[in-house]
Amino acid sequence: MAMRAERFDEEAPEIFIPARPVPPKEAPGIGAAVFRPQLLANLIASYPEFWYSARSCPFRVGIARGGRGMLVNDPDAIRRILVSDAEHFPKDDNQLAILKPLLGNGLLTAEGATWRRNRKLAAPIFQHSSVRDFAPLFVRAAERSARRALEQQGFFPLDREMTKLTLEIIGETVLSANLEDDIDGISHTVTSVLDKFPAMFLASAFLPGQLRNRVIDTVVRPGRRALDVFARRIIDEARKSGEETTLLQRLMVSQSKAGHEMTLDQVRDEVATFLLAGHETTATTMSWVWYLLTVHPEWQERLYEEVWAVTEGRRLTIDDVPALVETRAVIEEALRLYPPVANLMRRAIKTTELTPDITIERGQTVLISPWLLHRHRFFWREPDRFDPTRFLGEEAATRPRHLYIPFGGGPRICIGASFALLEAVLILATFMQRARVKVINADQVMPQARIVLRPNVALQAVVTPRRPGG
Ligand code: HEM
Repeated sequence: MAMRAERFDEEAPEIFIPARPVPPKEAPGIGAAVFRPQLLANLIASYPEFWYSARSCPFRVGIARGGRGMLVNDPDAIRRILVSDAEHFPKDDNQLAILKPLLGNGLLTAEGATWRRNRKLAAPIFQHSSVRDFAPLFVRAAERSARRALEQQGFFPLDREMTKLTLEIIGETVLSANLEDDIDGISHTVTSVLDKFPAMFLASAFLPGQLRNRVIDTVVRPGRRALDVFARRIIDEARKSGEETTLLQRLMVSQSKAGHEMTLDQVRDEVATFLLAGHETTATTMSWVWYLLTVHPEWQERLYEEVWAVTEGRRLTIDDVPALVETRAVIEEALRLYPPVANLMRRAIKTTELTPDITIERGQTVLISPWLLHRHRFFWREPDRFDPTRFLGEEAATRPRHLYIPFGGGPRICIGASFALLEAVLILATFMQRARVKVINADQVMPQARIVLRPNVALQAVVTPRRPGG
């Protein structure tokens, strides 16, 4: 298959390099952001070549609020920012200004005492031992999804099927809701909000605080209203059921037991947060997995053999997961090459020397980009190549912890990381047991960063059944 991305590796043209934008030689200046706003439509495409080998680099972030930023691209410095000195690096106002109008004070965007209380309440449901209990539900949902995919005649939008699947799962496990009838509405809302990201980014970089908030609010309002409707319906369903099994029910009940009964608005914010953060990222991860397994079909065969050797065709269970090492490695490699959260932003509230070479001044915006870090020229061998074996054995064991951060790190690390990894492993293994997957428009795919790093086109795929043993 002729791939657009192949051109990028001029020294070894026989090696296939999965899609990535060709980086510009220089960072686009402020003028470029104003006069060529299309650059903002895909932030990662504006990152200059030398950022892929830099450990840090100052840059301008618009003109509002000082406009001074620092890219930090070094695992030790990142550990300080996210983990040991996290209290000096809260989330960046500009990023919050984009997310808050949609998610309010949910776990992703809350700060201070509200965040601490809600994180503590939600943590038990997402710890590794609790997430194991969801495995049978993940498997059954994945089996239904594989069945739907196999029933399709010809090609069909596989990314839409992944959205449906991950929404079904988040509905059943976390929100006590059957979201089957809302898939199109939620999907449309998410896409329309993500498409407005360039406008929101421009406003956040160039407008003073109040005006910025007003503009972003206007841009996001239709999405927020749509999300409100879904959230209120979900809350009504959870209240009616009267059980205490899902996150939403536990949040409502434990809050009221602790004497802090949540207002409807607070519950709505948590529902909106888990609805969005809990499905879009995993659905996107699976889309990248299908893209990578299309351009590397040899890995599909390896995974089939692994799953078959472990299960011999029977239904997957949680006890199979430790043996699915290559399946997990493929997911980890997809999250390295295409981290759905490609940029993390923080703000320094104190001048801090992170390493002898990297000092962040008070007031500076800090950009940590998993996209850049995961492709760093000095820290990874053949950084742009798809090679899941880098997540196996010695190579994985000796890697600095904060060189690979698809889920962030420190106190604000993704609460759903174990959930998402288990979900993705069981979805992939279930599909591999039954089917071959081929994305037929893989040669048109490019990563596009709009809050979430998605393929720029809908993935059209053909899914064909496997016969037992082949
Ligand atoms: C592959 C899938 C996923 C990826 C790559 C991902 C990535 C991330 C990242 C990078 C952060 C940290 C953001 C920051 O520090 O600024 C985060 C936070 C968060 N994620 Fe995920 N996530 C995924 C799946 C999930 C799932 C399945 C859920 C829920 C079921 C979830 C819920 C959240 C929440 C609530 C936060 C905020 C946590 C806090 O600040 O305390 N995520 N996620």
